[in-house]
Amino acid sequence: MSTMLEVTDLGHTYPGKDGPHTAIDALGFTVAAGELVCVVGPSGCGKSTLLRTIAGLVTPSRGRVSLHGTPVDGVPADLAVVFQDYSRSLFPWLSVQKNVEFPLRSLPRAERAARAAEALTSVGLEGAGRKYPWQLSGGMQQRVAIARALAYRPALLLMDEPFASVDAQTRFELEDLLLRVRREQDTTVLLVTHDIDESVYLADRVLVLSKSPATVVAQLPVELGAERDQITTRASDEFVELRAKVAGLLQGTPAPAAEPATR
Ligand SMILES: Nc1ncnc2c1ncn2[C@@H]1O[C@H](COP(=O)(O)OP(=O)(O)OP(=O)(O)O)[C@@H](O)[C@H]1O
Repeated sequence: MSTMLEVTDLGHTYPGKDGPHTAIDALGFTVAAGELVCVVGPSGCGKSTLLRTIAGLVTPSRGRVSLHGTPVDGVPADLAVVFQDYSRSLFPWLSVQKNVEFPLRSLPRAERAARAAEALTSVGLEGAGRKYPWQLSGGMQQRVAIARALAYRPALLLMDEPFASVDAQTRFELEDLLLRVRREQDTTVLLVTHDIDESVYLADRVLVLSKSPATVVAQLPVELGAERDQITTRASDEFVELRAKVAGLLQGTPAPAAEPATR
C-alpha cells in the first residue's frame, strides 16, 4: 500500500505568557492509503495540535508532514477536516445542500449538486437538502459535516473528536456510518478520540500518544476484520484484550495478561 501521510520528527512549541510550551515532540508515523488510524492520548497531550499541524493550520516548530509525498506548508487542497463542534462548523444561513456544496465552489453547478446529493444519500440524509442546520438534531448536523467532507473526496480525512458531542446511540450510528463510507469510498482517515473503545472499534491501527509533550508510545494493529458490529465486536475477546492494552499504555503501565475467556 502506498503511503498517504508521513509525519517525521514533528514538534511544536507554543510561545506562552509563562514561557514556551512544547505540545508535541519528535512525533513520527505514517498512514497508508485507505487506512483508518485512530489517535488516543491523555487529555491535553497535543492531539489537536498534531491534527492542526497536519491540516496546515499550525506551522510546526520542527519536523515535517508530507501528504502523498508533497510537504505540507499551508492548508493542503485535498484534505478535509471534521471537528467535534458541528454547531459551529456548518453555516446556519445556508441550506444543508448548500453547506455540502460549499467546498465544491470551483466545480460546475450540476456536478456540485450531484456530488452533494450523493454524499447526503451516503450519510442517510437524502431529502434533507432544503432544510437548514438548525432544523436538524445534533447527530444529523454531524452527518451533514461528514457529508460535506466526503463530497469533497479528500485524499485524507482528518477527524477531531467527531462524535464526542452526540448521545451514545447516535455515536454508535455515526461510527458505523464512518466504517461503511470509508469502505465504500476507500477513504484514508486519521481520527482523534478520547474514547479507548471507540479507537479500537473504528481503527485498523491505534496510535497511542504519551502525556504532553506527545510522542508516539505504541502503534497497535487492530485485527478485528472489516465487518464490525457494535454488540458482537465489542464483546469479542480480541476487542477486550486490545482495549485493556490501550488503557494500560495510556496509564503508562503494561497491560495485564489477558484473562482466559469465561463464558
Ligand atoms: N494556541 C495555543 N497557544 C498556547 N498553548 C496552546 C495552544 N493550543 C494548545 N496549547 C497547549 O498545548 C497543549 C496541547 O493542546 P492540544 O489542544 O493540542 O491537546 P489535546 O490533546 O488535543 O487536548 P484535549 O485532550 O484536551 O482535547 C495544551 O497544554 C494546551 O494548553
